[in-house]
Amino acid sequence: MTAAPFPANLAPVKRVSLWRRFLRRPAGVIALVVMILIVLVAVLAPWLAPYDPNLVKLRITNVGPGGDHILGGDSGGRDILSRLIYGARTTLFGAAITCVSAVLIGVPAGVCAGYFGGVTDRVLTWISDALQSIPVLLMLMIVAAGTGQSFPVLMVVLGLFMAPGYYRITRGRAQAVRKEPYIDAARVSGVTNPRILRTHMARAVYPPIVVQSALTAGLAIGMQAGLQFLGIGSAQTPSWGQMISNGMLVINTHGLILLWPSIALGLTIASLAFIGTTLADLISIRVEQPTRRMRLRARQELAKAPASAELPDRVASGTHAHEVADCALRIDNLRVGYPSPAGVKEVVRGVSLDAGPGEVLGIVGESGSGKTQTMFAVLGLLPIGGTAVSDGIHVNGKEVGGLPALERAALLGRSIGYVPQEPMTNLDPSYTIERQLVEPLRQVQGMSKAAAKARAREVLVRVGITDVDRVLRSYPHQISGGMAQRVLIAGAVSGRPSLLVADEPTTALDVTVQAEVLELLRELQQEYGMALVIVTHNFGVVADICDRLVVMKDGRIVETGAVEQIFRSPADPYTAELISASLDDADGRVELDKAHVGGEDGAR
Ligand SMILES: Nc1ncnc2c1ncn2[C@@H]1O[C@H](COP(=O)(O)OP(=O)(O)OP(=O)(O)O)[C@@H](O)[C@H]1O
Repeated sequence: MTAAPFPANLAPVKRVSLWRRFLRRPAGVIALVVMILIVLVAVLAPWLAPYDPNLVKLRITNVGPGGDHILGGDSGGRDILSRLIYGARTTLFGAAITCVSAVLIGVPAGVCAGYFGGVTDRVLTWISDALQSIPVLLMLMIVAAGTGQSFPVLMVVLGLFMAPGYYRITRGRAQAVRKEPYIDAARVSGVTNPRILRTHMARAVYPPIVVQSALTAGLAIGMQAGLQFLGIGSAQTPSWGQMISNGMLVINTHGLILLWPSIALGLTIASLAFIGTTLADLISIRVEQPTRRMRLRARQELAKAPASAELPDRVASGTHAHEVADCALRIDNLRVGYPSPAGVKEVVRGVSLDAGPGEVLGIVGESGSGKTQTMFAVLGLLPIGGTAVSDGIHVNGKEVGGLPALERAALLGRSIGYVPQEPMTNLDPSYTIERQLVEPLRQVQGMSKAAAKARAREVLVRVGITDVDRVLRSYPHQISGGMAQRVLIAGAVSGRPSLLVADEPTTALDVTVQAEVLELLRELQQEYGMALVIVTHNFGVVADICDRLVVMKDGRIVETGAVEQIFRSPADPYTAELISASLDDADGRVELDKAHVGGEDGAR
């Protein structure tokens, strides 16, 4: 098959940088501006402070704001504003020491534990848990007594106690990334462990570290203020905690002395918390979620009337073979788009098709041609942000495109059955097969437990499962991929739908099982008299079971017709290209089918 050309109307999705997304969050931006101001104040303290912070003038003792001393004087006769400004230095310096120490201790430990696992993980996790169980404040007071109240040493020790926070998140990330195929690929290609740790792992853990640092800095500042409040630290170094402690002594007579450092402390901690939570929010949502306004605009954009000859892209593609009343499924001029900051990305562009009762319609096209999106629009299962507009979607002659979401969802399992592409990922690993077949029958069909169980058994036998009791008791990981697909087919037909949609139902299966599953689908379709719409990129599948065919490219239909006719004389060069690309595969599969005599384990 030729490589998929990038559709003309599908502009590459712009990756909006974290910084730009951050700037769209007002709370985060305000917090950042406040934080930048505080940092500037700390850096420029010698130039900004009107007085030496330790200069004592007895005449300004407990004096209120005004005159030369904008915020007045404290109970020691020192200028409050100057001490507040220098206090910012102490505070931020302390927070920086704590964060750097915590990162240097927690991150390498977390990455090694997550990546190497085993004994390394057990020992490091034990140390991390032990650190968390020690009362930090008490420990810091002991360290203060032993080190002559050295402020930097205290902040490094505080960093040690903050390290488990970094350890936990980096360990979790490293454990997840270790399982990624690209890490195996790096190992196989001879990349050494230290290099994997420095490159792949470091990159994976960096975003949560940024978030954690903002939150840790806030915690460190609070803890630091607590220590200073208790009188730990040099009296000559102005600090907010110390100022709060002094203010507490005169709270009843000169409350303002307590107010200023409390505001500074509260503002700094709150700003860091807002920055941290905004970053956490942005990092956890990797794909930009479209806003309501973007979705509305997308809807309007998609609904713009087609019709102009100068805009051939806007004319509906595809044709109908039946009248609305005679269709199991009929789609008229369907458009699907995804809003993005760069505009609407239109992935289905005016598709019209239909399938009669008892007919097997194949939708074929290369990857990204819009086959799945077309059927997701019919099923009402478009991913978040996906917007569909059409001139009508009819199921059994009834318009369903405009139905409210709940009524639309109620069609699934009743009028419409759906067989997905990946059997294993569509079964919940936490529940037995019995539960996953019986529950929908009880909910959707309103069956009693006994009736639902009986129906589940019946359909499992029908889809070729011989050892029904074992399969019902099994969890998904205990059965093969082919059996899992049979189970999903059983679930899809158990409600006797009139339309069965199968999206690449054989792609994830072993080639020897593919033919059996296709045969089963054909049999079920005939037995239940269902219309079957089968989405595939494989002309071999089409040749095996389809009656009619729709060929899609770049979100549009390029050709529709009976399978034999299209195989004999494809009207579009793209179809001809797809057929010739599929022929080798089809030949290979036919040979395999002939050679394949037995079924898979437990299946017919
Ligand atoms: N959630 C989404 N947001 C934005 N674009 C999407 C989303 N889901 C799918 N698309 C885009 O829609 C286009 C059509 O995708 P679709 O899954 O329908 O292709 P397909 O023909 O079924 O291919 P495949 O056989 O690979 O699944 C692709 O360009 C895809 O990138």
